[in-house]
Amino acid sequence: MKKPLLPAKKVCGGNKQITDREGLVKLLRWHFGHSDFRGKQFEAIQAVLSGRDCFCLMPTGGGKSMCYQIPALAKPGIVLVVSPLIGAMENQVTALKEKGITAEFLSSTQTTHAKTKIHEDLDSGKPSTRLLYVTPELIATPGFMSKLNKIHARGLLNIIAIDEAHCISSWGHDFRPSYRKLSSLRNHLPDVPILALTATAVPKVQKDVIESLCLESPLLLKSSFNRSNIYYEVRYKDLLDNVFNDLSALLKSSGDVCAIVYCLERATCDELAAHLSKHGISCAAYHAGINNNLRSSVLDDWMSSKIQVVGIDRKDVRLVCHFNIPKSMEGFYQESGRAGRDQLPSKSILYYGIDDRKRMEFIISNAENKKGQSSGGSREGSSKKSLSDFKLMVEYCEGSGCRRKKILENFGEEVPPSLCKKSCDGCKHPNQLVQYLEELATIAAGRQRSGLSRIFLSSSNDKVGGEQMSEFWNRDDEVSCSDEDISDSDDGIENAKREAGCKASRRAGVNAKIELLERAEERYYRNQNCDKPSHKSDKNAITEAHREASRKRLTDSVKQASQRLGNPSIEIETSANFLENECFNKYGKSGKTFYYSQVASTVRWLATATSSDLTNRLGNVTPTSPCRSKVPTEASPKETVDEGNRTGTTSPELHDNTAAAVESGISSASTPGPPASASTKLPPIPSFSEFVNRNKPNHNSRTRPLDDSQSQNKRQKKT
Ligand SMILES: Nc1ncnc2c1ncn2[C@@H]1O[C@H](COP(=O)(O)OP(=O)(O)OP(=O)(O)O)[C@@H](O)[C@H]1O
Ligand SMILES: [Mg+2]
Repeated sequence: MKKPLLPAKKVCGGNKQITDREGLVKLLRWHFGHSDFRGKQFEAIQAVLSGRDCFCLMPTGGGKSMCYQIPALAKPGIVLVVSPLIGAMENQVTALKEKGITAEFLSSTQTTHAKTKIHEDLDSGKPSTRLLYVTPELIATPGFMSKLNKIHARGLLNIIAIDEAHCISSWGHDFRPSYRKLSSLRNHLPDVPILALTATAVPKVQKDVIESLCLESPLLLKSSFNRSNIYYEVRYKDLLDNVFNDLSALLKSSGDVCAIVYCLERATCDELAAHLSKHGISCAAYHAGINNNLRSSVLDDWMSSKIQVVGIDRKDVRLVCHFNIPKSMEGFYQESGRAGRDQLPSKSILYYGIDDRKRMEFIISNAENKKGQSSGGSREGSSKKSLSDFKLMVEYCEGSGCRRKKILENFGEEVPPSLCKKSCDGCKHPNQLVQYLEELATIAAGRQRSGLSRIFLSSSNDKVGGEQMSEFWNRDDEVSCSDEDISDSDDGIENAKREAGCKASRRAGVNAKIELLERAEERYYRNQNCDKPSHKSDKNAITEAHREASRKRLTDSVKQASQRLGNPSIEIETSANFLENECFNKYGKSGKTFYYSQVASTVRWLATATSSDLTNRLGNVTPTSPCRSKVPTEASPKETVDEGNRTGTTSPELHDNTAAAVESGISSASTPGPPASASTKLPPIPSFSEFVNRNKPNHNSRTRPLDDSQSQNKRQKKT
């Protein structure tokens, strides 16, 4: 409900300025209903009210807005707020108006009539506007700057707040060229205190912001970046049968909550929105490619809870999903931080795929190359920087251990081990995570061996010079996909061009990609079925002990499925044997890499299968058909190798790191099982990069994974 407008004297201190803590807390309570200031809010408010510049670093949801909203109420005059996001601006202005605070915004999305009214108020002797939100593009126009000068000349411009100030820095994840122009503010309005606010803690960015805005001896305020109310998790696309379905299941299981899903491309955003809607989830796509009217109505619907999933600000967002890996940790932190801004428990789920990783590497190197060409100089340093930023993001996804620790260390924060309290998947399910990473590595290596490496695992510095790459990605179309957040910008034409680009060619690219995958897979199996040197088959052989371990794993999963479905009539052991046999029949000849992968995929399928799925797949499995006896006789070469393993001729690789193998959940050593499996020594679990490097074909010098042994060492040291 709207709060009635209150007499200016009573709520805003009339012509007096309020600077004492008590008075300011009163304003906070009266207008916003918060009992006291949080973190460094009071210090920031006090600094700007006393005329001092301030650089305020607070995490997303930390309450930065209050640092300029309270001063606007504490002193007669106007606080100018520069914000790059029209959505966020509209949002704040509406919320303030509902509280009876006169706030306005000026942007290209407004009607001329609305703009004229605001300008009339600003030109009047006593403007009622306390907070004026504008875009950086408007500041850059000479007309508006002279208006600001006039307001200032009348002694009415109290503070300039630069929200999301990291946008000014080309070291930041969200650099906006128009923000650079804000440096003129200090020249034109030298005595107005500037408050720079950001949630980006990278030291280079801080320095750049302070220098670019010409802040004079600013008060530096920093808060911890830990978002203790957010649970962090990564899901691995390559291990999921259907990512769209997984996301829709996730959203459904989260209940009727608000969620944001970030996608790299608009096409995915639209496609996903269509998929989710089909599955009964109220959602809408929100990106720069949709027209203003539609965008506003999407925003309205979301704000009023009519739709559940969209891509913008709201404080009770319970879930933020990244459908593609973001390009930097800072960007990820900001976006995931949109969850739980009301401090209530929330989740950040990132869907990570090997393919996405390569795509992002391509986008980053290509964008930097383009910048380099257009600026006529070398942007090698910047390119390396972007790639190393991205590498941290990859480490976040591909590493085991605490996700929270990785995030905070990225911002230079020391993290005590007790901090996370099992509020990330790395701390809550460490063994499961290790197992997933192993499976992911297996899949990546499998692709590489099957001849797909040039496409999926080529070096990020590759510049995609080869014909193969251009088959899949349209370079011109992809370069700056993340620039979708709505600035008023000069980038409009660029956006339109990009949008008009090759969505069709991307679809063709996807089809080509699928075809190629199929061809490569066929080729791979053909080769697998040919005679091979025996040492190769030895290494990848599936031993009876491996099979026993898989049966055990599938037995557990069938048991869980039976409990989940409340169906005690499922023949657990028989079904597990049947499924294992299915995996073996399909991939037994291809070796254990593919066999394991298939077992893992079956385990995942069991986790979500319905009763009818089970009936369809298991058919007439009889309790008396132990599948071990069904092992096809043509598998005898493998069985020969099995014997070798049992008598201790396994390759040395199979003997170390039993602990890791136990953790992987493949070995049954952690649970009582038949002797054969208990004595199994499964392969050590390498890091993702180790695995990829180990399997890298020597002849292909183009293939180089992003990670390297150095970074692996670093990771080990860190954790
Ligand atoms: N002192 C306070 N006590 C309780 N809640 C507060 C306080 N200050 C701000 N909040 C609440 O915290 C939430 C986040 O505030 P705000 O939007 O200002 O955060 P922010 O730091 O600007 O985040 P972002 O980086 O996402 O823009 C809001 O719901 C706000 O009402
Ligand atoms: Mg904010």
